[in-house]
Amino acid sequence: MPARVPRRPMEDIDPFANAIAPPQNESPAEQELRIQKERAAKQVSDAIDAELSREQAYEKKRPKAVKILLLGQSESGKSTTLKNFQLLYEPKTFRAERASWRAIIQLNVVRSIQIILDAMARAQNLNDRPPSARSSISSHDSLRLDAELIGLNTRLLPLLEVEKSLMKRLSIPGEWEATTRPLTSRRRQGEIAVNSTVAWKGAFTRTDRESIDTDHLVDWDDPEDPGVVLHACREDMKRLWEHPTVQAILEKQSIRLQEQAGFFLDSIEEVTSLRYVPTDDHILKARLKTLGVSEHRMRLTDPTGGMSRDFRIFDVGGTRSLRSAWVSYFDDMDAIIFLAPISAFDQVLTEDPTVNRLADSYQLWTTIVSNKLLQKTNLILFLNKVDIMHAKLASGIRLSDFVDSYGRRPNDFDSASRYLKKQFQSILKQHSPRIFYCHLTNAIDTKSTKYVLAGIKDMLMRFHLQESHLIL
Ligand SMILES: Nc1nc2c(ncn2[C@@H]2O[C@H](COP(=O)(O)OP(=O)(O)OP(=O)(O)O)[C@@H](O)[C@H]2O)c(=O)[nH]1
Ligand SMILES: [Mg+2]
Repeated sequence: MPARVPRRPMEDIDPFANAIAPPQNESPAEQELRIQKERAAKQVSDAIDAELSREQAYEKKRPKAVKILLLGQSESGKSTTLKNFQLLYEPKTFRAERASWRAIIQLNVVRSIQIILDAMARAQNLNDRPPSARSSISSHDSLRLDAELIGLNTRLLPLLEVEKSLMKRLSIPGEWEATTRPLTSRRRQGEIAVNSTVAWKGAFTRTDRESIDTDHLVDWDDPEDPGVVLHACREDMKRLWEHPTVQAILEKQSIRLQEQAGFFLDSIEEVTSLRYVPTDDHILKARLKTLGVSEHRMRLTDPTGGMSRDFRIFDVGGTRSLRSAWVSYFDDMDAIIFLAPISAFDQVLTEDPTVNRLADSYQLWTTIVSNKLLQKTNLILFLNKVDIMHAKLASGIRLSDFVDSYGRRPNDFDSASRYLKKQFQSILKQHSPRIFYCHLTNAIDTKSTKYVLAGIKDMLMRFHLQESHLIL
């Protein structure tokens, strides 16, 4: 007779069976209770399954998302326009990200101070040259730094550490080495930039609180909070920025800090106050250059019947080296919002100082309107930064000095903006029969931008519904 192989208990074979097996020595009453509970749990599970299949069927029937691509040269205002969309249609998410924007604003402040210190270093280097060498240099920059300025420079050195630690925390790549050599340090002048794949917004967002009450967004007990050092340096930063010699040095070196992206030195008290949390306006003014492409999804409501529609908005980097990536997004877009910063008529591209920024916008617009892949895509032009344009023309900077064809027309905003609008319109006309949709915009002004974006949303929903034959 063959030896009996002893049966292994179930739990030895399948540990999961052990976990769900009924308890040994269960009484009939306990058994009844267990069966009731299992029945109730199955009902819940079946209801969830049914809901999931209903949602899947609904998703299949849902109209396709409306896709918008934001295009334009670097610093034209693409990411700022995206922020406006988020503020309007996803305000909770937008506001929950305040802590991360606070860090970007702190970096923007440090960068402005750095630009000043570098300008001072240049002025100092020129002064240190022997008189024979100095005479060969134009009258440029021969301004003396007094003891106060040299002292300020030394006292502001801790800001370099602040910058390093912020960049590390936000996972922003860089070779920012702190130096202890005041005024002579050669530092990288690059802008802070972030690749859209880096989850930088998570770096400062608190996950331990459900409330999005502004006061809870920042970890005030964080011993490494850069706000503490910035607060300690605030008087020195203010004194540096307001110092007449600094103003003269900046003017001599043609550095117009006020017009640069991410300028906060005129609100230094506010942004360096302890427990500072950025306002919506400050978030819109914050500058973080985009690398790569980021996609943002939001659900918007249709004006005709409260029906909602998904929108997918794509934000790209506008620097020349990044533009080759745009074309892979041309397929299948419902609209392109093209941003041309008209105030940049007297500026050149950072990446190629031989190219005027307005000329670059004309050229880019020409490429877009004549692209075969985009023949069916609606094009909406934003002539952006009208606030800076107003201020520039009012300060006496003449459009005709940079745009020959402007001739002897008046140097006021109405005339200049009408002229530039016509130029863009005629480029479109030459290449395409499409309707010219154009808005004069100030993307850091939430109120006016809100109306422009709401109009665009309504228009695109209408087009989309017509295409789906849902309205006539
Ligand atoms: N004054 C003023 N500033 C603006 C306006 N639009 C954008 N800015 C500022 O200009 C800077 C650059 O704007 P971004 O939106 O980052 O530019 P971008 O087109 O995304 O640039 P890249 O990411 O480099 O391609 C930011 O600091 C904005 O706050 C505007 O209409 N007026
Ligand atoms: Mg951007």
